[in-house]
Amino acid sequence: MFGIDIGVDLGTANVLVHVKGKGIVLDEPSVVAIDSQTKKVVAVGEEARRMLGRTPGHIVATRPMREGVIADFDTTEIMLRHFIQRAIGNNPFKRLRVMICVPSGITSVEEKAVVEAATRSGAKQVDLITEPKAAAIGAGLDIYEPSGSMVVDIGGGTTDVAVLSLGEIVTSNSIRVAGDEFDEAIIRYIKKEYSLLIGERTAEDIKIRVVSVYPGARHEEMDIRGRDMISGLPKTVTVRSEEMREALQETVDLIVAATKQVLEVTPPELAADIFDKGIVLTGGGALLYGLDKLMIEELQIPVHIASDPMSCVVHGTGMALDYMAKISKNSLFGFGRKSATGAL
Ligand SMILES: Nc1ncnc2c1ncn2[C@@H]1O[C@H](COP(=O)(O)OP(=O)(O)OP(=O)(O)O)[C@@H](O)[C@H]1O
Repeated sequence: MFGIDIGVDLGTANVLVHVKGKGIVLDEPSVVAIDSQTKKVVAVGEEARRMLGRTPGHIVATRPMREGVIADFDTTEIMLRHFIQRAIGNNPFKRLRVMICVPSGITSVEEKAVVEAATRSGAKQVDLITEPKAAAIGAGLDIYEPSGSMVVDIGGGTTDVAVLSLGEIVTSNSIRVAGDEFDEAIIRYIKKEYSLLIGERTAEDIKIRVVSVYPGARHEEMDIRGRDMISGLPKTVTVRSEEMREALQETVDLIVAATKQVLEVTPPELAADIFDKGIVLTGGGALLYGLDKLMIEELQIPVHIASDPMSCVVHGTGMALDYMAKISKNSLFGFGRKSATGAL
């Protein structure tokens, strides 16, 4: 009653905030627009995303986190503070506890910056949780039992693969190949095949509406506009599902290979559990059409897409906070807290 508990998924593509008792109250792209002359923030989130690639010279719309790391430290801090404050509103008398899931590649200096940003937003206690653990909890896997659970979280910047048992990560792998890299692969393909330059947003549209990574699974087509590299003028071409599979093949193969690598070093008992339960896909990249089917075929293991895969991490942070409230700080079932301002 006297506190607010919030979970934050600080993702490279999207930031989601879960407030205890209310659910997800904020879901916005990780984009900030700044006026380079006045250094003032012009827009944050969806409003800033609409400005990407369309700003006048002095306004710069950027994604401060890329490839699973914080590329622009100060802007990430501004963004995090803005979102936390928007999510909790004006509640100066309530004790704020925050659990933040950070991109897997961030350094300890960056972790400290994230904790500081949350503290400056009024948090009295800040805990960090690793991405695969939050994703697994949020996907409904009981990671605390003595049995292997496997999650593949495909976000914007990174794919995190992990096998968990008794609340801890047993084997894992993280690669900087995920949704952004799919978009890049589409841009490269369209450039090579059609001599057409397209932007990131068009590439993402193609990925969501046309792409299939499993042969023969989808038959969509889409007219796309861009700039002809030869004439320099606007041009329209039509792209189809089957050719887009070709465009993404190499990138998808890297994700399958990273998953295989983790399975290969997983202890046999846990591997047997995973064979029974299947692998769970989370993150926006889990929605890539046909990916589950492709992984089943390549790995010969059942693969399930979590329900609402883009919200698993933020739900996991909220649930981790609930668990933490229930257990003592020295419990066996710790959350792998990476750092905190509160007493550990
Ligand atoms: N239907 C879809 N098909 C394919 N990709 C999708 C779909 N919907 C969303 N995505 C992609 O999912 C990615 C974002 O996923 P998510 O929000 O889980 O990432 P994130 O948590 O911000 O990133 P990270 O985990 O790397 O920090 C984007 O690249 C987006 O284009």
